[in-house]
Amino acid sequence: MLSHWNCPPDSLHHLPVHPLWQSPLTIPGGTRQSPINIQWRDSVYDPFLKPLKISYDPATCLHIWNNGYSFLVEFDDSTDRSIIDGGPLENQYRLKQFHFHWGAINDWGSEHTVDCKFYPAELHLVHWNAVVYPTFEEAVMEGDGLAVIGVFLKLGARHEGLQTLVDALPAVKHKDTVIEFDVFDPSCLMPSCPDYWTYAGSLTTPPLTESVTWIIKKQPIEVDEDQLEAFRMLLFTSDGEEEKRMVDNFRPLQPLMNRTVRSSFQ
Ligand SMILES: NS(=O)(=O)c1ccc(NC(=S)OCCc2ccsc2)cc1
Ligand SMILES: [Zn+2]
Repeated sequence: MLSHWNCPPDSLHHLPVHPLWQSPLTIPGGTRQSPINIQWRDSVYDPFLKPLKISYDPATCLHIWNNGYSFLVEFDDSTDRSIIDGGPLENQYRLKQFHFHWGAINDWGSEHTVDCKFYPAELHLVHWNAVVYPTFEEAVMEGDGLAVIGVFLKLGARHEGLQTLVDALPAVKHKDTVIEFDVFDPSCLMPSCPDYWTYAGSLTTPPLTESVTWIIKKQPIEVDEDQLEAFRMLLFTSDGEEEKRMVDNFRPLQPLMNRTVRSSFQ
């Protein structure tokens, strides 16, 4: 009997379950929850999928915020200056924020898995459909409201573009701290290979709404051990509270149910 949705138990390394997920935080009647395991051989090549177009204006970057789940880099989404288009999307979507999920050790940390393999961390760039919906809050509630690009992080060479972000993390060590961060181009965090998988899913933290078109890049980016350790020195807790290290902030795998994962590559 396979557990955790088609990944054999030994591949799950007896994963920790962060308190955030200890209660079975499932959506009653959920049919398109995230994250999922991407079984490469079961993904279906779709020749009609377009290349993903990314156009970010570094000046739309606003600040870095520790929200007690992760650290978010937030952007000015009042105009179409930072957008994505093409790929599986019918409209262009505006960049609102990006954040990461990571583990206490390098054996796990990503939310999605590929053939049941975890990466040490995963980047999510969150965009919303401002063509159809007036606000992000409304888009969060709609099936085509959001588009999130997922990029896996693997242990390797130091990532120079990420380092400017890592250098700012000590200033947002505690929950609800924020610092100004006024120029950053998230395009530097994209892998060079254009290949991606895409499927219909959900947010992986509350409100868990089934409003996300996931675009998961096939090629990971490389970061070094010091950069991963910098993520792990952040805290879930506010200044003055008993310190809890911000690690293992990933949701358990969810059932694929009646979904197909499409690939942009053969
Ligand atoms: N990990 S994830 O990419 O699926 C992801 C992305 C965004 C969010 N939630 C956001 S940005 O919420 C902003 C606050 C809000 C507003 C209306 S409902 C929540 C949760 C999870
Ligand atoms: Zn996320």
